[in-house]
Amino acid sequence: MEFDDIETIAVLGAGNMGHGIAEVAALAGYEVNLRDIKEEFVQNGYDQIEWSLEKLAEKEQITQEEADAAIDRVTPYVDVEDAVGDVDVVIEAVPEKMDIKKDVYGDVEQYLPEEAIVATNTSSLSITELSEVTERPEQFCGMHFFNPPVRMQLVEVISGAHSSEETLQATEDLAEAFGKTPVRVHKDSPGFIVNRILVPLMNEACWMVSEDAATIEEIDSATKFDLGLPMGAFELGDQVGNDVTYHVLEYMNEVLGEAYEPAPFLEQIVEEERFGKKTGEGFYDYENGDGADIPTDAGTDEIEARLLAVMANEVGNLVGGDVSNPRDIDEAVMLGAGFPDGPAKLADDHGLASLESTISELYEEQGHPRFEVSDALREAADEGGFHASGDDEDVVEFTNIEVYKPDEYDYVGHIVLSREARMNTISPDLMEELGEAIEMLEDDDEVRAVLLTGKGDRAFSAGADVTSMAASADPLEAIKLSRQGQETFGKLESSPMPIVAGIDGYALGGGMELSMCADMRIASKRSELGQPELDLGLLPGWGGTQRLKHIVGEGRAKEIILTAERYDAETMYDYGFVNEVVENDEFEERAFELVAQLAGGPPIAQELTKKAMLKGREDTDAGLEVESHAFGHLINTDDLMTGITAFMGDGEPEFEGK
Ligand SMILES: C/C=C/C(=O)SCCNC(=O)CCNC(=O)[C@H](O)C(C)(C)COP(=O)(O)OP(=O)(O)OC[C@H]1O[C@@H](n2cnc3c(N)ncnc32)[C@H](O)[C@@H]1OP(=O)(O)O
Repeated sequence: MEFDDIETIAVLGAGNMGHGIAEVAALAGYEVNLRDIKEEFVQNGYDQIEWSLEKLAEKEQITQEEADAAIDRVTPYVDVEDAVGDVDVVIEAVPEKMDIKKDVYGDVEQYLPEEAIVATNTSSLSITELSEVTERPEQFCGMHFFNPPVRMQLVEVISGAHSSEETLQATEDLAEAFGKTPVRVHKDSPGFIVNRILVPLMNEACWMVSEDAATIEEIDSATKFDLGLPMGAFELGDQVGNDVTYHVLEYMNEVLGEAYEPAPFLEQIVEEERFGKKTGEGFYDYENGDGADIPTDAGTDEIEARLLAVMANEVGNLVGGDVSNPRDIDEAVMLGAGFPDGPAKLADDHGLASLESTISELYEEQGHPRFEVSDALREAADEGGFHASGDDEDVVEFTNIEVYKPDEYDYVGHIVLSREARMNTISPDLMEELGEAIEMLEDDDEVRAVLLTGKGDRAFSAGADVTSMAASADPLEAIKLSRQGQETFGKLESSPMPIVAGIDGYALGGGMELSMCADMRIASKRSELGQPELDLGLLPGWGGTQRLKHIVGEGRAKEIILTAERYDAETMYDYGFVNEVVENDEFEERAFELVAQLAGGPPIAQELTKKAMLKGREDTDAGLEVESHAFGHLINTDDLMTGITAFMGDGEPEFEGK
């Protein structure tokens, strides 16, 4: 089955994951047969889809017409033959029990067209074993969505021992058509990528408590505020369900060995049926206590290093076991678990050699197999980090942004802020990469104008990543961060090339400040802009207090900053902040059209125009001085001749920047 031939999809199981996947597929334009074993189950799934689509329409993330069209594409079924008799792909999302899944495949295959792909949404079972009960193991693979599928960006596409490349490619293409980011898991291994990082992390947290090496509060404080992860390790455990973590660990222990032995403290919690939020009590008490009330400053360097070392070793195990590579691991964990940076990057930043020493010392002290240093960790530490060697020397690798030179447009560069799961928020690493990308594009003779957008259609950028800010309350660090933003964004402002900010979705706080440094701003109708910093007890610290007034005037700038309100795109157009507002579905085309138009302009005149205007902001005489010198300079350029010749001949000038 090739991707282009896929039209109809059967989703088996109308529970949480099943109806979520069905909704995603229907939104992407596929006909969806939603099947469950009882009328009431399938009806409930259908009702949930309807409810969720209404919510998306209410929040204006989709139009009412799109919601209506999507629900019309979903047909509920109980009868297996009717559900799968004429489909191209089956996505199975029935309960996580080997026997149930095997029975389902038996039922389905007697009616399923020969060329159809079967993808399982299992989060823990062996893809190879599941594939072997079907008669089409090469047309079988894993397609692991995260909960809730409508919101979560990641799909792990897992190769079983028999999966064909054609099947894997079609499944990845399908995930992309769903608007998701597929990450290939090259080998069927328990936990795939994301759970293989998270579950040992939670287990290690429990080991530390078992050994009296640290308390729950200290460990969660280190996880959340020192490492900057979205939740403390125990908080995460309670969220996931401690019984679930325990079962996954048992399975890892069985397949991968003693390194995955569940910690005694975890065992005890599960025995006491303290499964987490769902039972009202886990590591924290949600019914009679305050829940996960995590102190900001109780972490220690030792805890941080030990947790990072265990994660780094797990990255090494995944790389060494040919399951994945550091770049894909980082992307998967950022998208699937909301980490601000992936585990390989976090470990590199901390210093991989020192983490190798940490884990080696733990092995010497305790001799437990989970501290056995993986070969891949050792090698990466010798080379200076997981990301130090680089897969391809000619390609500049960015983790937080993407940089393109689209073939369809001449002289256009495109920078995409790509932390989609976090609303493209700006972390210090993203900032650094952005600075590098601007310099790289400025040095590139094939780029004369740049479009800056955010990945996806929810946000240009929701501002500074407040989780990475919360990790440090040091005033000197904050001053440094503010200066870093002012300077990096200033690079855009003073870039010789025209820069367009393409805003589709939220442009808030630092995101709006970033767009301020572009020369023009184009926004989709659904966009919302604002400076909410004062609501957080902060102020716009990346240039907003100074730059905004030059675009909208001081009165409006004060209104925007002091009220901390969110404004729709039309209002921001009226205020003069946004140059053009376009229909949502025309946004991308129009943004590229605009930047391509600017890229066709005379480079030297553009550079000098920007320079004169910037110089004249505070000192009109100085600006006028630059203007007159620039005028003198331009008189001698080939571009002037090109422009005048084209004007006389009624043609389009082709400027060369000479
Ligand atoms: C010097 C510069 C300073 C600053 O820039 S300060 C920051 C200024 N920005 C803000 O205050 C915006 C904060 N964000 C929001 O108000 C909301 O978000 C939105 C209105 C943008 C979207 O709301 P909704 O559609 O309900 O989505 P969601 O569940 O809130 O966000 C999706 C995920 O994105 C994370 N996220 C959003 N904004 C930030 C942020 N600024 N820093 C860190 N994470 C952020 C969330 O937590 C969540 O993540 P999970 O799915 O893991 O829960």
